[in-house]
Amino acid sequence: MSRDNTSDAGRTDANGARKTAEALTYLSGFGNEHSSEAVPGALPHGRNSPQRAPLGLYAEQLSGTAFTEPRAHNRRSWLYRIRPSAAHPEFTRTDNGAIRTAPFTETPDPNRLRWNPLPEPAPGTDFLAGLWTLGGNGDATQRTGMAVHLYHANSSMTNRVFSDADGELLVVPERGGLLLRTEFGLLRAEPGEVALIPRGVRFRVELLDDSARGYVCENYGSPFQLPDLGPIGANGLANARDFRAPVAAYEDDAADGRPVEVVNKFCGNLWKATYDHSPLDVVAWHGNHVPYVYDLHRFNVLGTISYDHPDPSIFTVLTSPSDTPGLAGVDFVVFAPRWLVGEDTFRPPYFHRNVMSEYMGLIEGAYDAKAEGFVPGGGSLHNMMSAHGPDRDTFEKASAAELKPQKIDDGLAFMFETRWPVTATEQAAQAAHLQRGYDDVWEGLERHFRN
Ligand SMILES: O=C(O)Cc1cc(O)ccc1O
Ligand SMILES: [Fe+2]
Repeated sequence: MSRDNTSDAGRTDANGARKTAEALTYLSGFGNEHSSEAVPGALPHGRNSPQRAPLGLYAEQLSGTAFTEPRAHNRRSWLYRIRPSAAHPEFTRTDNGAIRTAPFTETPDPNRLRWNPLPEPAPGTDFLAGLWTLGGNGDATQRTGMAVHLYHANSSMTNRVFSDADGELLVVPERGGLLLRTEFGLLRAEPGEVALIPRGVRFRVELLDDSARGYVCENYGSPFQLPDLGPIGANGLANARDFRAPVAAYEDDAADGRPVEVVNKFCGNLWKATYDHSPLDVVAWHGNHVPYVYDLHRFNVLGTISYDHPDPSIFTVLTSPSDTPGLAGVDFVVFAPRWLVGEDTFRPPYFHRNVMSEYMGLIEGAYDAKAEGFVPGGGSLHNMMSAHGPDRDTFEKASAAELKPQKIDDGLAFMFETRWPVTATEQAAQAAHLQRGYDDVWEGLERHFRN
C-alpha cells in the first residue's frame, strides 16, 4: 500500500475518494505567499535552500513566470520533497488521445457553432483519456493563446499523474465531483466550483461520483489573475479570500515502490515516463505558484441598478492579460444567479458582434439568452464578429416582459472570452454532437419597423 499523510488513503474507489475529500482543509487567498508543511519542521525558515533541507528533503523551485518578471506578476514556489523531480528516466511519446494543441491548422469558421454534451466514454476512461479538444488559438510554443477542452470520464486516474508544460488548466466541472491530488496537496472541485492547476504542476484526478463531465480552459499565456476593479473599489467580483489553496499532503511509496506513470504534455504532445516513486511526494512548500479551488457561488455579482445591460466584463472571475493592456488572452467570466432590475431595458444579453471570441458553457440550469438548445455540458462558439444574441423566443419574451425586479436563479453559465479567433478542431467540426441548424434559433425574428 502506498502511504499517505491524509487520514484516509483509500484513493482508488469512489467512496474512499469522497471520504478523503470531505476532510480537506485549505489555505485562503488568491496570489498569497502561502506556506504549508505536512510534517512539523519540514519547511526551512529564513532561507529557501539551506545546505541540507530539513528532514532529509530535497529543495526545488518551480517557476511559473520568468525569474525577472515584475514582482506583482511573479509566480514561483519552493517545494521540499522526498525525491527531486530531476530523478526520473527518459520520457517517450505516448498517444495524444483526443487532445489537440495550438497552433491549430484547420480553417477558422465564422459560423455560430453549438455542441451537445460529449458522448458516453468507453469504460475505464479517466480524466486524461477523457479530455477532448474543441479548439483554440495562439501557439503553445510561444506561450500565447488558449485551448477549450471538454472531458467525460468514468474512472479515476490510478497510478498515473499528469502535468501540463503548455499551460495552466482551469477545470470547470459540470457533472460529478473531482478529487485533485496535486504536488501541493488535495483539492476537491464539485460542479459549481472551478479548480486552477498552474503550469507544470503534477496532479492526479480521482472521481467522487460514478462519472465526471466538464470543461477545461488551457491557458498558454500569462497566468490567470484577478481583474483590476477600477472604480468598483477595493472589493467585489471574485474576492481573493475565497480562493482556496491546498495544504501540503504527500505520498511516500518507499514501502512498495509502486511504479507511477507520469504523463507530461509538452508542445502539444503527450510524453510519459515510469517513475519508481510518486512525484506527489512534497512534504512542505511555500510560494504563490499554487493550485486553487473557487466556488462560483461566492462570486459577488455586480450589475445595473438603473438601466441597460452591462457588458459581461463585469462578470470576469479571472483574466489572463496579453501584452496589450485591457486586451485579455483569455477571460473567464461567470453568469451567476442575480437580480435584474433595469428600467426600460431589454434585460437579456443584447444582439452583438464582438471583436473578442466567445466560447460558452453551461454548468447547470438554463442561460437567459437561450430559451432552448444550450444545455448543461454543451457549449457554443461565437467567433470574432459573428452576430449573435438572444434567440427568437427570448427576444420576444423579453421585449414584452413586465419589468418588475426579477431573480435569475435557475442557471450557472460561463464564458472563455479570448482576443483571438477560436479555430475548431477537425474532431469538433465533424462531431456527431455538433448541432446542425443552430442558425435557426435566430430565424423568424420579425420585421417590426414602422415609418
Ligand atoms: O453572447 C453571450 O451570451 C455572452 C454575452 C453576455 C452578455 O450579457 C453580453 C454580451 C455577451 O457577449
Ligand atoms: Fe456574446
